[in-house]
Amino acid sequence: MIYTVTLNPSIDYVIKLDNLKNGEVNRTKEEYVYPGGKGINVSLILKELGYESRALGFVSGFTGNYIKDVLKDKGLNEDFINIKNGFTRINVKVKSSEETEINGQGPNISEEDLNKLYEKLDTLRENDVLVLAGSIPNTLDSSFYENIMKRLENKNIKIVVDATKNLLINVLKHKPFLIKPNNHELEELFNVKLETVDEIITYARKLKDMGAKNVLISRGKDGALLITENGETFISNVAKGKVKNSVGAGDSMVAGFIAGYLNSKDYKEALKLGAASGGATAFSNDLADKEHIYSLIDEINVERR
Ligand SMILES: Nc1ncnc2c1ncn2[C@@H]1O[C@H](COP(=O)(O)OP(=O)(O)O)[C@@H](O)[C@H]1O
Ligand SMILES: O=P(O)(O)OC[C@H]1O[C@](O)(COP(=O)(O)O)[C@@H](O)[C@@H]1O
Repeated sequence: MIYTVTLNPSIDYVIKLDNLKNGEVNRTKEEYVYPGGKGINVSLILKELGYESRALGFVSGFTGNYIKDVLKDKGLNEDFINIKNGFTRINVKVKSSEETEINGQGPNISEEDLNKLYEKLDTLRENDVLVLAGSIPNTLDSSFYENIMKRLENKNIKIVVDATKNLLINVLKHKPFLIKPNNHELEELFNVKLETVDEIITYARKLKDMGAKNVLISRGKDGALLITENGETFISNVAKGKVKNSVGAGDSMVAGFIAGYLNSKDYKEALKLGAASGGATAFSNDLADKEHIYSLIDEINVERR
């Protein structure tokens, strides 16, 4: 079974306007509301690609109820824990001449509620896949994902981590199956500016040396590159299309990669389906659907470097 964990889900409020002016009243031309958060997005795309998963995490308040209702309508297998305080955050995604995002903090999670999550995670078995994705509330320590990995050590579970800064660095020694920082997050991890593909490869390899089995670096419209557990480097181009909303492109890539790997056990194929899934979501208002993803697959070329 595949499990995704979204500690901090969101409602993504996507608004489109011609020209955002700071300090003035702006009016939208289009607006959309979607359930969001990295693990949830991964589960939704996995479903499109034919893989059932169980979405775990925490929700609260009226926004949390909305997320659960939509996921139920979409037929997603969800097992979110309801927390009493606060409300699940609303993340604002402004699509104007540039894409600007304002992500909320999310409610605090009590020790008692965290224990409920650990109980669910303790039921995972050999060969399960676990996706730990997205930010965690400020009150939790940056060892949070690391502690989950420690708890599940020796169970032979493939663990995918999509996180930033120390939350990501701390898990590396526990050898996650896959990590997927984007190129900006890679720069932030090492406090460097990376201009060329070779420079990006050098730093991606450092993450592998620090323990990650497979390192996937997404680069938005510039494609992606993958360092595999066997030490191979693959580079992918992108599909062509008009960007409508690239929120969730990274999560779609993670889901596409997992599905592609489970289909074929071939990292090249995994990267290909990941790139098609990321592109199809960037070219959609919401997350991509299966037809769109597969319609882009022949445009993706993956080359060995
Ligand atoms: N404008 C785009 N055109 C085509 N493909 C894209 C575009 N934006 C994203 N993608 C695909 O989705 C992947 C993930 O996107 P990216 O923006 O890097 O992730 P994140 O949302 O994590 O920052 C990219 O590596 C690429 O394959
Ligand atoms: O947990 P974080 O890091 O604040 O990210 C949450 C946001 O990221 C998303 O999951 C999208 O992520 P990507 O664009 O990286 O795929 C949104 O749905 C959500 O608003």
